[in-house]
Order: sequence, then C-alpha cells, then structure tokens
Amino acid sequence: MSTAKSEYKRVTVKSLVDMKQKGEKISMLTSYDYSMAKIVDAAMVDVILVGDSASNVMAGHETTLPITLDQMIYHATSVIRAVNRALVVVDIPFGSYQSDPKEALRSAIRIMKESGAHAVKLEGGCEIKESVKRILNAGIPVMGHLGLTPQSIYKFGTYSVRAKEEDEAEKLIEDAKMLEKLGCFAIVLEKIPAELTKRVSEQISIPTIGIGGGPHADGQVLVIHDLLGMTHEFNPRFLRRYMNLYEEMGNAISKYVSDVKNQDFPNEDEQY
Ligand SMILES: Nc1nc(=O)c2c([nH]1)NC[C@@H]1CN(c3ccc(C(=O)N[C@@H](CCC(=O)O)C(=O)O)cc3)CN21
Ligand SMILES: CC(C)C(=O)C(=O)O
Ligand SMILES: [Mg+2]
Repeated sequence: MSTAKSEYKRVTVKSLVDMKQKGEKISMLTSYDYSMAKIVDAAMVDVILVGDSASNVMAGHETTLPITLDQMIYHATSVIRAVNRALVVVDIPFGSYQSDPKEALRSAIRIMKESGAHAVKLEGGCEIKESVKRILNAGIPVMGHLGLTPQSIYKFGTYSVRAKEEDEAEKLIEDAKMLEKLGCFAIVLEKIPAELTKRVSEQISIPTIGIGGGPHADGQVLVIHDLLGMTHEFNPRFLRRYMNLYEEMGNAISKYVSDVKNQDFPNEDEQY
C-alpha cells in the first residue's frame, strides 16, 4: 500500500507555523520546472517557491520585472506536476498586483486555479495591505516578502542590504506585524541585518524565511541554481554553494562533444 505519493505527510501552511513553535527550522528552495522540482521534493525540502527569479535564471533577464503572469503559471504548473510533499508557493509577478486589490485577487486566483499551487507570495508591506486582505479573504494563503524586494529594484538602484537604519528597521517590523495580523502564514526576509531578522522573528508568531538575513530566521531559502553552482557569476556573501554544477556540466558536455567528434559515441552497445 505504500506508494511514493502516500509515504510522506504533505507540508501545509499550518505545519509550517507548528514547526516555528517547535523550533524546527524550515527549508525552502526555488524550482521552475518538473525535473528539478522532482529532485527538490524527494530531498524533503519543506517549501518549494516558484520564484519570479525565473525571470533571471530561466529567461535570462537582468531583473525580475519582465516575467509575466502567464509565464509564472507555466512554471508553477510544471512544478506542481512533480511535487508530492512540499508546499508550493508562487510569486505574483511585477505588474500583476500593484494596480489595485481586485487585480491582485484576480492574479492570485489565476495562479491557484490554473497551476494547482498552494499559496502565493507578494512583495511589500503597508503599500499592499488591501491586496493581501482581499486574497486572504478568498481563502488563498499568502506569504509576505520584506527587506530587499527585487520588484522595486529601480526605486533603490542597488541590491545592497536593506533596513540598516533604525527608522527603516522599525518600519519593517511594523510591516511584519501587519502581515501577521492580516493572516499571512509566513514572511520572507531578504538581505537585512541578522540582528533585525532576530527582532522580527521574536516579535511575530508566524515563521520568517531568510535569504541573506542571518541564522535567526525560522527558515532559509535559496535559489536552487545558486545552491547547485549553476549561476557562477552570482556571488553574494550569503550564498553557500553545495556543488559547482556550472563546471561539472560543462565538463560532461565537452566530453560528449569530443566523444561524438572522435566517434567514441555511440559504441556497439549503444545502437540497434
Ligand atoms: N540567481 C538568483 N538568485 C537570487 O537569489 C535572486 C535572483 N536570482 N533573482 C531575483 C532576486 C534578486 N536577488 C538578489 C540580487 C542581488 C543580490 C546581491 O547581493 N548582489 C550583489 C551585491 C549588490 C550590492 O551590494 O549592491 C552581490 O554581492 O552579488 C542579492 C539578492 C535575490 N534573487
Ligand atoms: C529569492 C526568493 C525569496 C524569491 O523571491 C525568488 O526566487 O523569486
Ligand atoms: Mg521573488
């Protein structure tokens, strides 16, 4: 009776809040396609984020701004087909929720309906309060995202550490408390001082998921291509590479090329 599907209990938004209460750290990674999501899910990652970082790592854009809602839904649909255990969260892309709360809800509904994802993520604090409210009212779980919010890159001009000044730190804490009060189930804290991550994580009861936010977050998230070393030009201090796939894949592919050229591949066993 034990099939791959029924072997593990599915991660839910509630189980993530329980993990914070128990002090069990939450692991989160991005995925954008079926084959990668299969591997990530089987490795027991708790949350899979279909990030708008797909705009960078999948499509090769400079920023996350160009990716469309249709493209996010395509990535999310592929990921959902692969996943048996993880909670799947999808970024609502730039331009699909900022205009007004109704547009935000329409975008969230399209993501949930067309991809089968379990939750959505939006960047921002008090500016998007009404949109978050509306989406939550429709029964769609929302993950917040504060600190470095890449969809606002042109407002700041750099990807430097956010909320270093006390007034910015206090605003971020207020935003986090507001998102918790509205009913968000978790908040990503991107590239803020470790001490601020600690303060936020202590002051709210929903889990914080850090990226470049130090060890005090209730969980950690990375872009899967960064962890695997496929994005060799991306070298922020917070990144730990667990492989050097850019080099390893390059070597394997070069070997294939030379095997074809020198007629080593295919051999007698590799034909009919
Ligand atoms: N491959 C990838 N990984 C990510 O983590 C990621 C994306 N893409 N795209 C969307 C956002 C953008 N993110 C970023 C982008 C830059 C830095 C960063 O630290 N950049 C510079 C420092 C810039 C500065 O200090 O002005 C660096 O050290 O590489 C961090 C997160 C996180 N997200
Ligand atoms: C880096 C994470 C938090 C993200 O938003 C993304 O991958 O798009
Ligand atoms: Mg994102």
